[in-house]
Amino acid sequence: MKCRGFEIVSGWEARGIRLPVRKTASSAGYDLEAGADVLVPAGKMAMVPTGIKAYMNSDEVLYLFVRSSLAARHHIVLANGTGVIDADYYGNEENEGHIFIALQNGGEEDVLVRKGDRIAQGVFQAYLTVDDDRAGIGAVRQGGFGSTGRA
Ligand SMILES: O=c1ccn([C@H]2C[C@H](O)[C@@H](COP(=O)(O)OP(=O)(O)OP(=O)(O)O)O2)c(=O)[nH]1
Ligand SMILES: [Mg+2]
Repeated sequence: MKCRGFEIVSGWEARGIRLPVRKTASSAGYDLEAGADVLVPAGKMAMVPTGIKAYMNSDEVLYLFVRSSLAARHHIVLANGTGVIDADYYGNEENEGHIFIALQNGGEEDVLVRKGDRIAQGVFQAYLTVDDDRAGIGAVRQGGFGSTGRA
């Protein structure tokens, strides 16, 4: 039975995208690579496509964290602090569940992220819900990045 994993987004198969892997036996994070070259200008933010989507059980979430080495060397952090990849983002109508990594360059020099650079790590976790939670009834995720509205 399939529980959780990574797949390549449609249309990205021929681009040499590598599926995320853990680098040692007890590393928590699956390292995610940049799917394309992206310039992150000094003091600015850029969205880096990964060409990857993640499926998981509906009571699980994939958290994205920056790799500390990137932060230490290049003053790069995630613009959203921690990325939250919802289980129902996978297969959404808008972009199929394509994971983007929002990088913020806090340094004074532009940073060129190259395709294949390991820029973030994803950690799967189970999450809890409150009593009488009714979110399962009705709403279907259409996309990401504000798809459920502003307020
Ligand atoms: O770093 C990130 C953060 C989010 N996402 C995708 C997956 C996630 O499931 C979706 C929504 O993210 P989030 O819930 O953090 O943003 P939101 O502003 O609440 O958007 P929405 O209303 O779509 O939930 O966007 C990414 O690809 N990368
Ligand atoms: Mg959300």
